[in-house]
Amino acid sequence: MTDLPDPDRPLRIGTRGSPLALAQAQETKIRLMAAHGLPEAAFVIVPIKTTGDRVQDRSLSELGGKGLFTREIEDALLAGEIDIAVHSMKDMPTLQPGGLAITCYLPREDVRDAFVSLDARALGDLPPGAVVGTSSLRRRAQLRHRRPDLEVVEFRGNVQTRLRKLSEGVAEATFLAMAGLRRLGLPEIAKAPIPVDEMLPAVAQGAIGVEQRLDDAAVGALLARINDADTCHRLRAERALLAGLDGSCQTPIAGLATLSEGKLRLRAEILRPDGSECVAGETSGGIAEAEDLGAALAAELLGRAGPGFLAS
Ligand SMILES: NCc1[nH]cc(CCC(=O)O)c1CC(=O)O
Repeated sequence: MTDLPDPDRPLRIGTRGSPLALAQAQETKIRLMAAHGLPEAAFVIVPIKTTGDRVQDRSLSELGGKGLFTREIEDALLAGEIDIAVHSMKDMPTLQPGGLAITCYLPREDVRDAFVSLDARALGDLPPGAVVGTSSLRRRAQLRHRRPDLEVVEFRGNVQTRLRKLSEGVAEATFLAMAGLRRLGLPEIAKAPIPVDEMLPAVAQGAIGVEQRLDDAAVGALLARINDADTCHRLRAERALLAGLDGSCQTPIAGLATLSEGKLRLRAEILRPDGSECVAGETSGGIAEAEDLGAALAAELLGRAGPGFLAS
């Protein structure tokens, strides 16, 4: 285990304890094993309960948005109780606590949202007035914008809980990230992946990031070998967009960067929470300008939306 920062003990990988989070930690472990020729025993996965996991009876936006699924894990990282932390980048605030940084991204999964229903095959199949469940401000606003006739109800919980709610008739359809379904080995639960032109995904959807202590050079070297550069460039643009707009998770924001032949294309939209208005735009440029693209598109959208748009 000579590649390990401390050859005398396994590398501790912190993660949430949900089935998806554990699958993501497992994927990180397998990539590190392959890149460094290390055995399974060189790693130990440490599940950590976060506020977002503990509190199930209130909406996420009510609880305070971003950071809910990461704070306790970052505390453990700062305290030296774990060596790295694996996160769904969609749930990460744009700024990390002092001393910590995300230095590694795994190759991005499917970025699309999935339409999930027991009967309907696609969003267009839902009759007027149908009830759909989601806890995401973005999906709620996008739905209200495109299908103002639908009724949206609050829907939380893991994949199994949501499927049970569908079978109990709480709602006729719900939405989940394709990435999560694929990583859980359950892609068939999606009736149809929704094209990104119909429902632009959340910033960083489908991306896994690995966080470390900035002063831990040995861990930095270990992670560098599995970093996916394309995902990193796309996330730089998307996270700069989010930072420019308001990373608080209290506002309906969608954004997606794609990368082709060295050129980034960044699309984004902001919506009024009631879906009455949507301001969308896009920009493109080289990977060296990733952060500038995000910041510029954020400023353009805010300018076109006018003061108070996101707050209303
Ligand atoms: N906000 C919860 C969350 N954070 C990341 C994912 C899915 C996996 C991903 O986007 O990487 C999900 C669930 C969902 O939106 O269905």
